[in-house]
Amino acid sequence: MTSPMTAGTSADSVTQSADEPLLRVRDLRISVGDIPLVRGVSLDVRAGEIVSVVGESGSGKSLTSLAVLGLLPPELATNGTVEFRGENVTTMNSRRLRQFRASAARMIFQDPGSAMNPVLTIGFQVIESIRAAQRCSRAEAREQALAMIRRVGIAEPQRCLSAYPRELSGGMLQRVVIAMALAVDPPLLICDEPTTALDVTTQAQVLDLIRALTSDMGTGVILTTHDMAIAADYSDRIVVMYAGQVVEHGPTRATLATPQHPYLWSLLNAHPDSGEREPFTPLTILDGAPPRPDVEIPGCRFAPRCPFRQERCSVETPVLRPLATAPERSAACLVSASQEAAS
Ligand SMILES: Nc1ncnc2c1ncn2[C@@H]1O[C@H](COP(=O)(O)OP(=O)(O)OP(=O)(O)O)[C@@H](O)[C@H]1O
Repeated sequence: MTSPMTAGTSADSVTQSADEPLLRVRDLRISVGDIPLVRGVSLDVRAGEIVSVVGESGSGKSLTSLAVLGLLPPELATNGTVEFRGENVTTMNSRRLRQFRASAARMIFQDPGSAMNPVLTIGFQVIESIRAAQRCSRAEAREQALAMIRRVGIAEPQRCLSAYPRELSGGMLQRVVIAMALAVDPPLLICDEPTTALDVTTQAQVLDLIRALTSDMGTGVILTTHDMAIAADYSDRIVVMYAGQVVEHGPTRATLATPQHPYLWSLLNAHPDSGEREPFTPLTILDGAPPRPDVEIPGCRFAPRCPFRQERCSVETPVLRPLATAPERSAACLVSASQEAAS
């Protein structure tokens, strides 16, 4: 049900039906030489929803995000499709990619400082970012910048525009980065660990802000995090990655209430007091470590760490399958699939 593209049509202007995904990633594979780093990721993002992508460090979250924006470093090879409103991002030419990143798909990184040029004022950078996406005068772009800076809760927007990045705290700077990303009303926002560099109170404020603004604007959001509490509190759907693969995905609440994949189960059960713990505890709790990308493991890649593994888990490779009882959810586990079939 891909929306057809007509020659020369900007993908940004292609109309879609409401339930059609804005972003459709299918069987995305990323490798360096013959080492697979991302092993066949598929995910959808619809307008107005927040999709969290969770997994331990090295699971492939950032590479997946970068591939969506056509920002992978040249040494990495990509296979599979990344479609934004029906247009394949992996085959866009560099001019179209620049336009796509300026107006349609914006990204917020972990460290807000790295997103800003230290020697240029915030005003200059926000205004230029708006003008890269839209035809408008500097005065119009400045008005838009002021309105957006005000909208992200900065009390003195004029003063903020005249300031240099170093004059702002990390939390304020992340608000500026959010303003810069959302000023052009992009359909898609990718937030890669957007609050990891911030203190806990500021984390919650920034995440609340992202949720409120994107919900108002109908933006589709990918939120990568290694923090289950953030995924639980802020996403509509969750995609769980392990060692370069999606092992489970579905609506967040139902998926976390009855996890099917032992990896997700282990993450959730490693914090039996999770209701009372401090929010935003990183995932550093499973015994052992994920396999290195260059290590091939027969069968299921999680089997060596799995508390429920059976003999066949080291022989057969599980594939991501919809649950019989909840087809909007999927998991890649031989044991849970056979338990579901038997019940
Ligand atoms: N340019 C590269 N060349 C070789 N390997 C790479 C390159 N970039 C990433 N990798 C490897 O690919 C794997 C996935 O990396 P990625 O950064 O996507 O993980 P991640 O889940 O985002 O981790 P983190 O939470 O630490 O950011 C890791 O093993 C990483 O070392």
